[in-house]
Amino acid sequence: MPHSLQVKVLDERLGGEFPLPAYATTGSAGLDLRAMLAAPLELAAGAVELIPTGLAIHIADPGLAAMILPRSGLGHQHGIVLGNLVGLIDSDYQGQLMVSCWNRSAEPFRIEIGERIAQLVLVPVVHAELELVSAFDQSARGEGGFGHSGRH
Ligand SMILES: O=c1ccn([C@H]2C[C@H](O)[C@@H](COP(=O)(O)OP(=O)(O)OP(=O)(O)O)O2)c(=O)[nH]1
Ligand SMILES: [Mg+2]
Repeated sequence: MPHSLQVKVLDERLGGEFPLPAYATTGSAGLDLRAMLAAPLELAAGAVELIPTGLAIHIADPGLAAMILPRSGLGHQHGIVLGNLVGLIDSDYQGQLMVSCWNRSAEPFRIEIGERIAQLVLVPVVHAELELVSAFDQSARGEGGFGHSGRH
């Protein structure tokens, strides 16, 4: 069951020259975000740039957030990932969605105007109420972590 999401189009090329974000298939988890650039951008090897998407969303519900994630093809084949690894969009954020594009490859990459550069996923959020304690009930793992359970 889709959840309604308020969206403001900040770049008039979206919905005209370039389609508005849409789920590619009924099972798609993400909405692709486009690079709404004034001109194509040559991203040098190792460079990072903040790219406007031409869209703002207001999630409004504190029980939800959105995540900006890389597109697998761009990330794996061209090394185009996110400078912040994952973008987290707060439910009260109303500004333009921005994508930090990082070329982690050894080759320059040209981002075209309107190219789909990342994807937006709506996710549930549970707010914690901090309960201060001096000791935890014993668990099977205890304090063991960081490879404690072995490799195989
Ligand atoms: O890839 C991203 C990450 C964040 N944002 C926007 C939405 C988010 O709600 C806001 C703040 O992000 P975050 O809390 O991750 O950054 P911060 O460095 O903690 O900034 P702030 O002090 O504004 O919370 O920036 C984006 O547009 N794209
Ligand atoms: Mg923050």
